Amino acid sequence: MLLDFIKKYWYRYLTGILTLIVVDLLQLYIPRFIGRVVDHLRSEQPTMGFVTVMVSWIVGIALAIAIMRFFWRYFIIGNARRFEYLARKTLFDKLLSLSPGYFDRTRSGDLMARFTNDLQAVRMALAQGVVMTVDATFMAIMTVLFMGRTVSWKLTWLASIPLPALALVALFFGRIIHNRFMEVQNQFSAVSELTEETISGIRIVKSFAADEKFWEMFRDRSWNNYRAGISLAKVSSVFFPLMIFLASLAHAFALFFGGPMVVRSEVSLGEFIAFNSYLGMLTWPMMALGWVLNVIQSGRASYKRIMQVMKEMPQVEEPKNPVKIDRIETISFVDLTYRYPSSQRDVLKCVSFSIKKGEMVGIVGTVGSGKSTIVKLLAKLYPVERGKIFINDVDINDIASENIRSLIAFVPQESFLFSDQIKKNIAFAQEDIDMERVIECAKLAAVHDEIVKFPEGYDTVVGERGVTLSGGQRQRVTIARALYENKDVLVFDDCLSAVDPETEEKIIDSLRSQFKQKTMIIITHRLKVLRDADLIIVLDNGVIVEKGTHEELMNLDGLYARMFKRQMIEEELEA
Ligand SMILES: Nc1ncnc2c1ncn2[C@@H]1O[C@H](COP(=O)(O)OP(=O)(O)OP(=O)(O)O)[C@@H](O)[C@H]1O
Repeated sequence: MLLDFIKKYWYRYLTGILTLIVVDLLQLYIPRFIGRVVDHLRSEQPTMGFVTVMVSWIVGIALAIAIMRFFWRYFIIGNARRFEYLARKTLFDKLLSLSPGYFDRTRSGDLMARFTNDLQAVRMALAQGVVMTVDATFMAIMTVLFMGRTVSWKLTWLASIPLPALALVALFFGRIIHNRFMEVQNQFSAVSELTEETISGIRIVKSFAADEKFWEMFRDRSWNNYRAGISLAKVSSVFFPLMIFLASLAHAFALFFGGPMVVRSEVSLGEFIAFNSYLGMLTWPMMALGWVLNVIQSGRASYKRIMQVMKEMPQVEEPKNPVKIDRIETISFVDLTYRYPSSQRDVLKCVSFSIKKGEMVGIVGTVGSGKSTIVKLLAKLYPVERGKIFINDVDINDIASENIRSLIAFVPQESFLFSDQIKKNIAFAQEDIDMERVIECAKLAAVHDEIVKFPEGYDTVVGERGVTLSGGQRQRVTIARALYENKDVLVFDDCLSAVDPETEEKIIDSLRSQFKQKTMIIITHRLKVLRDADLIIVLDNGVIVEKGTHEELMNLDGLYARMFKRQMIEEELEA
């Protein structure tokens, strides 16, 4: 990714670096002109004319430096920002392309860190890292050359004696400061992670009366953050005075050896003043050394972490020559045995059944028996071997995921709403909102009456995770969202659990009568809803133990019949 970027935008870096070098060179002329002014003022007949010319040069150079600084910043820092922008886009694109399996095993906090801290570290390496490297190397060489050639080589070497120590101290402390800085960052992340989780889970924290425990966790993490900050401050407060001391030592050496040279007229006073300015310029690259190495190292480590995500391949491979389907006429599962990539056991065993267009199929069973897995595999959210799932007799591996998902409306168990208006949540991912259709879908999902009671109606903005809506309202809004696009197959994965049984029945019945042509796959724990289903699949521990219509299964008097009777008794007791 970085190489491609540099190949494409190398000329910007080159322009920036060349401008930076010119700025550095120009900077070196200022002490020289000041020195010449001093020498001229000490000459027999100083004239204002000469001083004016020199001052004009100094002002001219300062102006040129100011203008050129803008350009190197624009080209180098701007380029690094451009890389950050492009890399962030590419990374986001990559995340969208990855299968859910990747997100099952990756913490979202970790992914967020790659979007924030890691990208920032790479940008720093590409901006400040590049600037400092060029600046420090070029400045150090050129300053030494200027000091030696324009003043005195002897004085240059003598005054430079403390400089290697300066570089060594900078390297040594640079590493410690970097490590402590990283620790501060980590501790800060721990505090913000806990704060964020506490805020989003505040209802659970309160209902479990866990305030005290969370308060203690927060106090400990905050304390660690404070301790890390203090330990960084301690090392910084030793580092900077030490650097200033060593830099002053170089000036003391210059004075000690240079003073007598001025007295002996080996070096003029003006040259000596210029020499001291150069020395000041030289200490900066030495100090920058430790810092720049760390910036580049962190940038490299972060770049590797970003590339780990970039190299990740979607688990579900897309067919090279996909078969295009426009409608879903039949769906068949043939002897499907399935194990999640991250799991050690089969969650589905020899599952076979077929669905025809317009049928309503219910999937029921014990908890964790594999009901959701069946529909997730149908939506191609996880890879499945060939010859197991067919749509219109075409293996789903030969159909593009996008094609399948454009025909199947899938309502998952967790109802997630975006922090946006209700109407936008329903007409999700659509540019133009068809309000009539939004209302029609909300009516079908039996949530319209409640939406219009909100002060802003369909314009109501739902809070983060839809906190202003009840669980049941959220579920019904997600159903309305699934209906909006008018797809061939509706899959409801236990998505009405927070709605009362009557409303669930009402919704299913009205959908059934409204969309006779639509195929419906309903996973539910409330068996009453499925009394009119064309087929009910009963799963237990990944195996289809029974299948048939409600009457057939009741006559069988097996697991389904037992579950149904129990629910009827429970309902009567509640009534
Ligand atoms: N992404 C996953 N990786 C590994 N194992 C998984 C994954 N998702 C589900 N499982 C496991 O697969 C089994 C079946 O899960 P599934 O969600 O299909 O069951 P379910 O019948 O829908 O359950 P419930 O009624 O509780 O919703 C469970 O044991 C579950 O732990």
